[in-house]
Amino acid sequence: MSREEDMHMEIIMKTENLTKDFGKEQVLKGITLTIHENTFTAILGPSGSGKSTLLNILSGLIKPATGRVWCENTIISDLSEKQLASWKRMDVGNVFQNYLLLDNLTVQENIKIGICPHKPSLSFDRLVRILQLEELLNKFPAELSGGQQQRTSIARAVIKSPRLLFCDEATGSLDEENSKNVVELLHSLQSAFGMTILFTTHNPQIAKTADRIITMKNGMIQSDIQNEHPITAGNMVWG
Ligand SMILES: Nc1ncnc2c1ncn2[C@@H]1O[C@H](COP(=O)(O)OP(=O)(O)OP(=O)(O)O)[C@@H](O)[C@H]1O
Repeated sequence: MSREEDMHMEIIMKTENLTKDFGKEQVLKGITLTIHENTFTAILGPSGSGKSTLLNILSGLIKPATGRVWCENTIISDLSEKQLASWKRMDVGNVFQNYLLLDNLTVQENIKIGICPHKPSLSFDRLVRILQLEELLNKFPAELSGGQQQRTSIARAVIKSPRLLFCDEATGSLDEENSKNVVELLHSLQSAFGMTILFTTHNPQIAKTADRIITMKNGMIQSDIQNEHPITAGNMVWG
């Protein structure tokens, strides 16, 4: 993305001076940022730097101690529980490290749990084709590899066509091959359907596939760069 294109992109989220404490520990120390629509942002940083806490606040899972979060003109951090639940149902998809699939449902049934009755879904057939799940639809989670389970959880998160997809260490439990595959497929989904993706990771190679790399350290943004030359997932070099 060039700077010129960047200037014309809509801001979908914005935060102002977010802080968060857990007990005596201040985990976020004043995070101010903007997120543009239809971008892939990596949030990189060591364990404990506050990546998940920031993602959880952006996705409405937890509230900041101080500061505000906007999604367009709505102040998410001020919404009631009911309003927040509605925003999340319509606009937010989450992918976690540990998949969180329901063991007694098939792949197909797990994916369809993600459908939101109040808005059009993505094409199920197209989605499972992109995520390479066509042959697995009648299997149960226990019969799947980690990569297959994560691809199912991604399909469940995106079938409702969320505007925002939050991926928290989505490749954290996967080996190199499956990690590359999942990262590649997330980029494919973004191209195919258009959505704004935020992806926390420890892995600098995964971050290099993103349009933008925010690096966190000790609850603060250490650097925030537009990645003018993202690498493809296939070109990531594992250490
Ligand atoms: N619910 C919680 N209760 C208490 N402390 C918490 C809670 N969630 C996070 N923390 C603490 O906040 C700090 C930041 O955690 P966070 O999970 O945001 O970091 P992270 O950068 O995502 O780390 P990791 O890469 O290991 O997931 C850590 O010291 C963690 O122990």
